[in-house]
Amino acid sequence: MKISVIGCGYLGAVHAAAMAELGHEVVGIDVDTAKIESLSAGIPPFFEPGLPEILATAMASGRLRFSTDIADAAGATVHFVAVGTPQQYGGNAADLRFVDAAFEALAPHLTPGDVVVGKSTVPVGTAARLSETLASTAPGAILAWNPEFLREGFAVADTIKPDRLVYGVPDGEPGARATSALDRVYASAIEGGTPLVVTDYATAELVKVSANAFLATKISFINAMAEIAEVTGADVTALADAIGYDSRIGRRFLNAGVGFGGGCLPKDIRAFIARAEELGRGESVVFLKEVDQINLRRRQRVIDLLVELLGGQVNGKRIAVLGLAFKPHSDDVRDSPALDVAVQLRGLGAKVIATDPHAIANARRTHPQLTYADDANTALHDADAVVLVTEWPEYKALDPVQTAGRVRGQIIVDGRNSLDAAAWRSAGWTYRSLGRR
Ligand SMILES: NC(=O)c1ccc[n+]([C@@H]2O[C@H](COP(=O)([O-])OP(=O)(O)OC[C@H]3O[C@@H](n4cnc5c(N)ncnc54)[C@H](O)[C@@H]3O)[C@@H](O)[C@H]2O)c1
Ligand SMILES: O=c1ccn([C@@H]2O[C@H](COP(=O)(O)OP(=O)(O)O[C@H]3O[C@H](CO)[C@@H](O)[C@H](O)[C@H]3O)[C@@H](O)[C@H]2O)c(=O)[nH]1
Repeated sequence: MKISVIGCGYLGAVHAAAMAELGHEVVGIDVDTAKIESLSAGIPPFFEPGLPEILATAMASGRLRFSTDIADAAGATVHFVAVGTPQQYGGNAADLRFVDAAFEALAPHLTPGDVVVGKSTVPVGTAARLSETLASTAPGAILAWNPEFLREGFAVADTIKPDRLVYGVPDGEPGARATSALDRVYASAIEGGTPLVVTDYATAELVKVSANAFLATKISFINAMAEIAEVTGADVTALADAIGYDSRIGRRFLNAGVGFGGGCLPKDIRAFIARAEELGRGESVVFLKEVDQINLRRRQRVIDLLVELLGGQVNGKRIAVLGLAFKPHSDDVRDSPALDVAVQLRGLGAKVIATDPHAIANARRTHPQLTYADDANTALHDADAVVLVTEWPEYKALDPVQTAGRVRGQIIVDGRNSLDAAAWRSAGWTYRSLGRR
C-alpha cells in the first residue's frame, strides 16, 4: 500500500520505517528540515535500538523516502498523523496546535476515499472534531484513530508486532472502508494473531490515555508503598515480588524508584485530568493528581537522601549523576526524573557531573549549564557522592570495589533499586535506595 506518515519523531520515524519493512511504499514527512535530512541519509535523528537497521533496509529497497513537502503525501491512500501533542505551556492540557496544523496542511492533498489515521495521543473528542473539519476541507476522506502503544527502546518490535491494535472508526460504510484499509496495512500482525479492537473514536482515544494512566498509577502505587516502607523498615522490592506473584496483579511496572518520566506518561495523565475537568468529570480522575504528586515526591526523596548522607549540605560537593534519559535504551530526556535530579542538585550548589550512554546531547540542548562527562569513569572521578538515576546495564554492572577507587566519598544513592545492596555495602559504601532498608 502507499502510505504517508506526517511527523517523523520518536513515533513517526519508527512507524514509517516499520511500514516499509512490512512491504509498504512509504513517504515520511516532517516540518523539521534537519530531521528529514538525517533520515534521508539513513541516520535516525535519535537513539532507538533496531531503527538504524530497518531504516537502512527500507531505504535500500526504495520503499521509503522522506520529505519536508506535505504535497508529497498525495498519491498515498493511507496517511498516518504522528505529530507531537505536548503539554501546553503553563497548563496541563494537551497542545493540539501541531495536530491541527498537520490536518490543515494535509487536507488539500487528499483524494476521496483516502484514509487519514490519527496516531498521536489526543484528548477524547479530538477525532470527532477533526472528522467534521475534514468533511469540509477534504470531502470523501475518511478519518480513523489508531492509537500507538509502542515503548521507546522497544519501538521497532512493538510496531511490527504490537500487543494489540485499536481502530476508532466512524459508523457505516466509511468505518468499514477505514477498517479494511487498516487491516491491509497491518496484515502481517493480524495474521500473526495480534488482537484487534474495532471501536468508535471516543473509545479509541480513551483506550490510549487510560492505558497510560493505568501504567502511571501502577508505578505510583508501588512508589507510595516505598514511602510507607521507608518509615517502617519494610522492603518494597520484596513487597513487589510478593504481590506480583498474584497473577491478577503481575510484577511488571512495579519497580519502585525515582518514578516515571518521558514524553508520554507525565503529560498524558495531566492532559487526561484537564480533559475530564472540561467534560465536568474531574472527580472521576482526581486520583491521577495524586499519582502525579507521588511521582514528583520521589525525585525530592533522592535529593533529600543525598543531602542527609552528605551531612545536610550538598553545596560545593561533587556529585556524579549516572543517567540522564528517562529510562534505559532511550536518549529521550523529556520530563526525565534523572535530568530533573541533576538540575535540582546543581540548584542546591552541588558540582554535578552527569553522564549517560546516549542522552548527553539531548540533555545539553535543554540544560547547557550542567557539566557532562562522556563516561561513568570520568563522572565518578573524585566524586563526594554518586546517584544512579537511569538503570542502564553498564551502571548496573559497575563493580563496587573498582568504583570505590575512583571516588572521594563512598556514598551512593540508587534511585532505581538496581544495584546489589549487599555487594556495595561490603565494599565499604554507604548505600541507600528507595523503599528499602
Ligand atoms: N514517543 C513515544 O514513545 C510515543 C508512543 C505512543 C504515542 N506517542 C504519541 O505520538 C505523538 C508523537 O510523539 P513523539 O514522541 O514522536 O514526538 P516528537 O516530538 O518526537 O515528534 C513529533 C514530530 O512531529 C513533527 N511535526 C510537528 N508539526 C508538524 C507538522 N505540521 N507537519 C509535519 N510534522 C510536524 C515535529 O517536527 C516532530 O518531528 C504524541 O502525541 C505522543 O504522545 C508517542
Ligand atoms: O516499574 C516501572 C516501570 C517504568 N518506570 C518508569 O516509567 C517511565 C515510562 O516507562 P515506559 O512505559 O517503559 O516508557 P515509554 O516509552 O514512555 O512508554 C509509555 O508511554 C508510551 C507513549 O504513550 C506508550 O506507548 C507505552 O505503551 C507506555 O509504556 C520511565 O521513566 C520508567 O523508568 C518505573 O519507574 N517503574
